[in-house]
Parts: sequence; structure tokens; C-alpha cells
Amino acid sequence: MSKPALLALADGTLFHGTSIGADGETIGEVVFNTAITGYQEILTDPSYCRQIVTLTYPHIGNYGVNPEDAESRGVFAAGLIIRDLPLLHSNFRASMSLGEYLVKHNVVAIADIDTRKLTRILREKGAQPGCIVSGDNIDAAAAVEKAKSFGSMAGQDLAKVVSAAERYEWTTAEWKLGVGYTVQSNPKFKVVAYDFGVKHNILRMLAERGCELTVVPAQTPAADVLAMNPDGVFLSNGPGDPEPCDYAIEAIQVFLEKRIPTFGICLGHQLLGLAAGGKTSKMKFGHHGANHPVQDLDTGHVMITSQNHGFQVDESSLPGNVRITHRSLFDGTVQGIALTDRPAFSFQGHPEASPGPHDVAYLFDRFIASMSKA
Ligand SMILES: NC(=O)CC[C@H](N)C(=O)O
Repeated sequence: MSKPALLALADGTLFHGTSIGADGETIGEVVFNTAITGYQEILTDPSYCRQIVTLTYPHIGNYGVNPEDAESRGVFAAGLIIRDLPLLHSNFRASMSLGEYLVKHNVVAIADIDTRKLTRILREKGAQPGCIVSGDNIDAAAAVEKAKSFGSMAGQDLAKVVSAAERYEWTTAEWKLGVGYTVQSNPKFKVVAYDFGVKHNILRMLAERGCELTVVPAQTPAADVLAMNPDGVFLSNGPGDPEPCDYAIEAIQVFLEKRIPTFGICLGHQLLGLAAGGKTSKMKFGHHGANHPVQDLDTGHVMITSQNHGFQVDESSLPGNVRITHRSLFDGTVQGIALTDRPAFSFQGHPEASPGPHDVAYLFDRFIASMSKA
């Protein structure tokens, strides 16, 4: 027997549907993602902490979930909203259905609502807080109040909330979980990766290119990293607003001063922009999908990219020694920067894909090349 569920937005809009996950309630910022596959990678991306994701593609769950596609240690999205969950899933890798996975990870989720209408609201008014309630005895007015109580994502420092508590080495045991990835037996570069909510495929792609990886908690001081004498520092993706992460900004400024090759992705890109003296701001509804065209301004090439961000580096705030290397062809926003006087660069989208196209994977090779030169 299916149970009812309700999605209430902070503006008072109500969507009545069916529960496809855990009983209970959840609040978060509601964002839409246009990827047509990759729901398991999206749910397990720590950058979605305190965000409820609605997928615009109508059929979600068709291929189930499996033990290899998780991008982190668990589900981080605060909830899931979809149009239609198929009755049956089918894939040779599947170990359970999406519904079973949501229940196992205690994720409140709703299906059978008009996700096109919801997406139009989010596009017109911007991402806004919402509350999903599932089970019997749903109180709609209370759900709207709970949605309003979420406030804003602006000002929330979540990198330190999701980060690993302890330093760890990225070992072969974890690499094996990646399908089709080769293990480098003689790593060539020692890289320290800051875990602000790191996705596993980033670590796999660095390891595959010959990096020996030590993953450190978000608040690790620069001195501790320098004591490890790394060839390069990687700044990961992560949830929340980059601006309050003063601990990370201060550490990055030390790496810049010491001219250590540095590469940042998404939150890491925004933190590099802040460390270089720029500013960041919240976007109206952000970029979340696997089909965003981005231009490499050095080559003119246009790539189709994976995206998941709600904040951006403000172009007009950047000092003279920061060059814009990539730009979104959807809205012209900054997608990549490089310092002209330091071996440091970053990308706003997701070169590691998972999910999404691999067009920007060459940036991992650029990081390797910057360490070879240093
Ligand atoms: N994927 C990410 O690293 C997201 C960065 C940041 N939390 C944003 O929303 O813009």
C-alpha cells in the first residue's frame, strides 16, 4: 500500500504525492537537476547536504542502485522529489531498487507530483526552502511553516559538517570500487586533498593519474599540510556557502604564497577565488545538471559539463592576477579561473562527472602537468 506524501514550499505552494522513501519529514533548499541518469551519484554527492533535489527527467529509478556508484559514504541529499518511480527496475549491476535504498538510508522522498510545475516555480522565483512530509496525518500548514524555518543557504558553512573527521589515505581497497579504473602501482605525486565533501570519482581520477592521496579534514591548518611536503594540493567540492569557510581560505592563501600547485573543483574553485581576493555570491537557482555547455576560453572549445552549484565567483571582484579560463554558455558566469603568477587554477563544474559527460577530464591532466613543472 503506498503512503501519501506532501511537498510544501516556503511560498505556500503544496504538491500532494506518494511517499517512495522513509516515513517522516525533511527540510532543505529545493533545487532542480536536469540530469537524466545518475540519481545514485546525485543522492550521495555531499555537496547536496541540506538540499532537496527534484529531478526534471520524469522516470527515475529504472536501473535501481548498486554498490559501486555511491560518490561518498552515504546519502547526503536532504530529500528526493520525482515524477515517476517505475514498478520494476532492471540492470545487471543493481543490488536493490531506488525505493529500498531511500528507506535503507532514511531519506524522505516524494513521487507522483508535477515536477515541471515545480521546476517552473524554482526558475521563476529562485531556489527556495521546502519541506517533504510522508506517512499518515500530514499537516500542510505546519509543513509550510517548517519550510520557512529553513532560512537560506547563504551564510551556512557546511564543508566542515560533511568533511571526514580524520585524515586518511586513499587506498587500493577504495579504488577497486571504481568500475574500470586502473591502479597505479608507482605513484608519482604526493597530493593532499582537502575533503570539504569530496566525491570519490575525483580521488579515483587523481589516483589513476599517479597521485598518492592523503585526504585531510576541512579544517586542517596549512602548516600540517606543508609538514607532509606535498607536490600539490587539491581543494574538493562541498556543500553550503564558501564565504564563511575562513579556515580554508586562510590555508589556501598559504599554499598560494608558497607556490604549491593547487587545483580546486566547485566549492574548491569558489574558495580559491576568495583566497585570491575575489568575492562569491548566491545565484538565483544555480546550475545542476549534466548538459551544461561551457567554453574553454584558451582553445575556444565548447564542452558539455556536469554541474552542481548554487554560488558563483563574481567576475568583477577578481583582482588583476586572476584570469578567467572558462565561461558558462548558458548565462555567461565564470566557470574557471587561473592565477597568472601562481600554479593554481580551478573549475566551477565537475570534471569528474559522476554523473555526466567526461569532456573536462583534461583538467586533471593539467594539474598533473603543473606538479611536473614545479
Ligand atoms: N558542488 C559543489 O561543490 C557546490 C559548491 C557550493 N556549495 C555551491 O552550491 O555553489
